[in-house]
Amino acid sequence: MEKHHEPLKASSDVLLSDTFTLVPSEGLLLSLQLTKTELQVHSQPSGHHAPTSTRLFLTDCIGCRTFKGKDPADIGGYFTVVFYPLMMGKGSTAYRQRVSRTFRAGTFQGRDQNMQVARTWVQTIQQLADQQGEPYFLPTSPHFLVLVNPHGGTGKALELFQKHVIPILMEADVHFTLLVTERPNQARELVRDQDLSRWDAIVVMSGDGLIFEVVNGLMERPDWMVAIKKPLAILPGGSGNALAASVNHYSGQQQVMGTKLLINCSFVLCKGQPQPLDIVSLTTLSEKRIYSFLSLAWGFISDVDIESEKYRFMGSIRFSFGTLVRLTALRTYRGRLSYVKDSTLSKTKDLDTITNNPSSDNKCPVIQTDGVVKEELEDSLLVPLGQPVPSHWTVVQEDEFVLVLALYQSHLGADLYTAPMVQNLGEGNIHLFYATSRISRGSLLKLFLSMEKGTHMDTEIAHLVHVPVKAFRIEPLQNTGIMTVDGEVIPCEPIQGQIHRGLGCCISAPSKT
Ligand SMILES: Nc1ncnc2c1ncn2[C@@H]1O[C@H](COP(=O)(O)OP(=O)(O)OP(=O)(O)O)[C@@H](O)[C@H]1O
Repeated sequence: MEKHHEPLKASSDVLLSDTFTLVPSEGLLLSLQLTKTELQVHSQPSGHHAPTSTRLFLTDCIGCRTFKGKDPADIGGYFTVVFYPLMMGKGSTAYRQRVSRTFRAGTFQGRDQNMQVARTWVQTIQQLADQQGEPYFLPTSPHFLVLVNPHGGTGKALELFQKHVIPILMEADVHFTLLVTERPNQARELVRDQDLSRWDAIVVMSGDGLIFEVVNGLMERPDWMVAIKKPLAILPGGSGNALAASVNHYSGQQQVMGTKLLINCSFVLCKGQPQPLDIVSLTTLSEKRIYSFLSLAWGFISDVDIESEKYRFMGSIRFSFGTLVRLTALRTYRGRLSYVKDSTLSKTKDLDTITNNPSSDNKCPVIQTDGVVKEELEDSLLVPLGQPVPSHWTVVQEDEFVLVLALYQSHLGADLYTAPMVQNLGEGNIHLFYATSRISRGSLLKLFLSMEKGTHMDTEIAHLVHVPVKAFRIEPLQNTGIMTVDGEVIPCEPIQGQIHRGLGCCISAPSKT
């Protein structure tokens, strides 16, 4: 929203123009002008007040509606328009804040005519607001399945959903079915077993753990190839909220936390579009298949994530606190790390064909125990974990690692801007970070302090390596340490993974690249 004193737009740009009164007000007269991109509100001079002009951009508009006055004698036609523009808050950070304006049309003597004026404005604004950006793939009044983990974060997810999200969904004319999870794996079983065609998108309000359940539940379905394309959406309701922070970032919004992040993400849910989401297919030595949308961590980062669970009451600060605690007693882990980089070709197929074309031939038939043939996602860059990695892979020999992190989105937490090079959900890269025991405590502290703003990538940190890869393998040489996938603990054993570019789908702002 901008206030200015510029001259009115050229009349050829103006689609609708009329005079209204502002509600509630003492009959303040306004001249409204609607162009393809904005609603201009011009107040007329009154008393000592000079005329002002306000511009409300339709890209920020999530809904509008008409209504009649409560008094039957009131001949006015009313309409309300709701915007969520990015506005400066304290500390010079911009975040989305609600701006609602109600106008009364009263030029005609009859209520029907004034209501007709209000309806014309609402229909035109709605149409123009919907048209902003790319064509939208969801219906006009979509129906979402909303999964809320009441124990997520500090245990306030349901309360926050009711207080902040429901009003936005109602203003945007979004319908939803709410399911409050009662136990772990309930969401996973639901999306695995239910008919998903009833919902246009699956919205998860929790941390990253619940969306991990949903991704894996979708991939367990016999029709996973179709199911994994169901648009997902994330609302921050946990303590980590890495995917929510990444979506917020890709949508051109500044890094914020708490309710501000929730409102930003609720806006993206209503105005964003389904975008391709990278999925990394992981296989463990025990042949367990895990699908990951965010990260695999071993060593320092997963230690902090899991060991700081006991400080959960602190909210997201628990990670910073846990980092300081772990720095005082640094651990190292013996293991071997192998990877294949961007430019390397697979033995059998051109790498770009595999990773850049999600619909390419990346599925293979697997006969299940019941004899049914089910096609599984094929990891064409990987050989079985029992065999050595292909000769063209790079191997970091059995070193003492302090941390290994494979990250595919920009954020590892709401204030951990760990991979600033990532610009959207579906770039097709695994960003592999590792540090060996040669890294000093001072360097590690510097790394975590500068990660909030993403400046750790600006200067070289000795013994911290970053390499974008398409596939990797981690072989712990002792069964020690914590390993996490998307923040969830898995047994610490040899594991390998390959990225599948844009296999999934998540609501975000359209990609910039
Ligand atoms: N009603 C429930 N009761 C207990 N656990 C649940 C319930 N619903 C979901 N879970 C489980 O809680 C775990 C943690 O959820 P999630 O990661 O979404 O929240 P969080 O831990 O607060 O967030 P973050 O991962 O960002 O710290 C998940 O593994 C999920 O399976």
